[in-house]
Amino acid sequence: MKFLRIGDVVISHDIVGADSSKPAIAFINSLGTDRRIWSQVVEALSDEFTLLTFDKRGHGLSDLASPPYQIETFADDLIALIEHYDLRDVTLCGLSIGGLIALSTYDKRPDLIRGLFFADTAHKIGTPEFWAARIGAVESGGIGSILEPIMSRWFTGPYRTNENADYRGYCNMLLRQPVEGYAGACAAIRDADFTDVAKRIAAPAHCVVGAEDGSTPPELVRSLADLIPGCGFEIIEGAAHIPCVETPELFIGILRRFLSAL
Ligand SMILES: O=C(O)CCC(=O)CC(=O)O
Repeated sequence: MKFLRIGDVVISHDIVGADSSKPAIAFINSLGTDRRIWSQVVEALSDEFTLLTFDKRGHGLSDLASPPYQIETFADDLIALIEHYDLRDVTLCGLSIGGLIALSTYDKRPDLIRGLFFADTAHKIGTPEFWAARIGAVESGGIGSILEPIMSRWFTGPYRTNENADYRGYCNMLLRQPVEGYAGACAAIRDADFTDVAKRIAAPAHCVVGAEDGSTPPELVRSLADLIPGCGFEIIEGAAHIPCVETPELFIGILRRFLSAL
C-alpha cells in the first residue's frame, strides 16, 4: 500500500510487479468501490505486467479533497501517478466511471496510452435527473439507503446471498464509502459527456460488459464500442456491473487476449 501527495491531495494506490520491461496496466475504479476490487485480476497478471491500482479522491484511503469533482480532476490524479512511476505505453482498464476517467486521460495525454479496455461503461452515463436523485438519496438517507438497489445492479442474483462472504464484503465496501466522496463522484458523472473523445480514439480499444449489468447495460456499452473506431465488444455471461469481481476468470481471459494483441 502506497500514498502519493499530488498537490495537496494524498492518493492511496499500489504498484505491483513494477519492472520497466513489463507492459503497464492502470486500473480505474467504479463509483463507490476502492482498488481492492482488482485483487483477483492483479494476482493473476502480476508476473507478466506492471499493475497500477488507485483509489479515486473521495474513495478508499485517498483524501476527500473538495467535492464535487470533475472527471478531468480524477484523470489528472491518474496522470500524476503514471508520471511518478515513469510508466510508458500504459493500457488503461476503466470500470464504469473509471471508463470516463480513461477517456479523459486519453484526451489529455494520448502519448502515454497504448490501449484502452473499457468495462461496463459508456461515453455518457445516466441523465442529470438520475444523478440528482442519486445525490439527493445519499445526502438525505446515507449510503445504506441505496445499498439494496445498487447491489442488485452490481452483482447477479446467485452471487447476492448472505452465505457468500465475498458479497457481504463488497456490501461493507460500499457502506464504508464516505457520502461526500460518493456524491462528489456522482456530480462528475452527471457532468461528463465524452462522445467526441470516443470518436477520436486512435489506440486499440475493447469494451466488455456483464450480461446482467443494471447500471450500464449491454446496449449502452455497445453504443460506446460503436463510437470508437475498430473497437471490440463482448458480453460476459454470469456477471452484472462488476465482472472483475464476479467472473474474474472470464474477465481476465478477455483482458489477456486484448493485451496480447497489442
Ligand atoms: O459504477 C459507476 O461508476 C457508475 C454507474 C452506476 O450508476 C453504478 C451504480 O449503479 O452504482
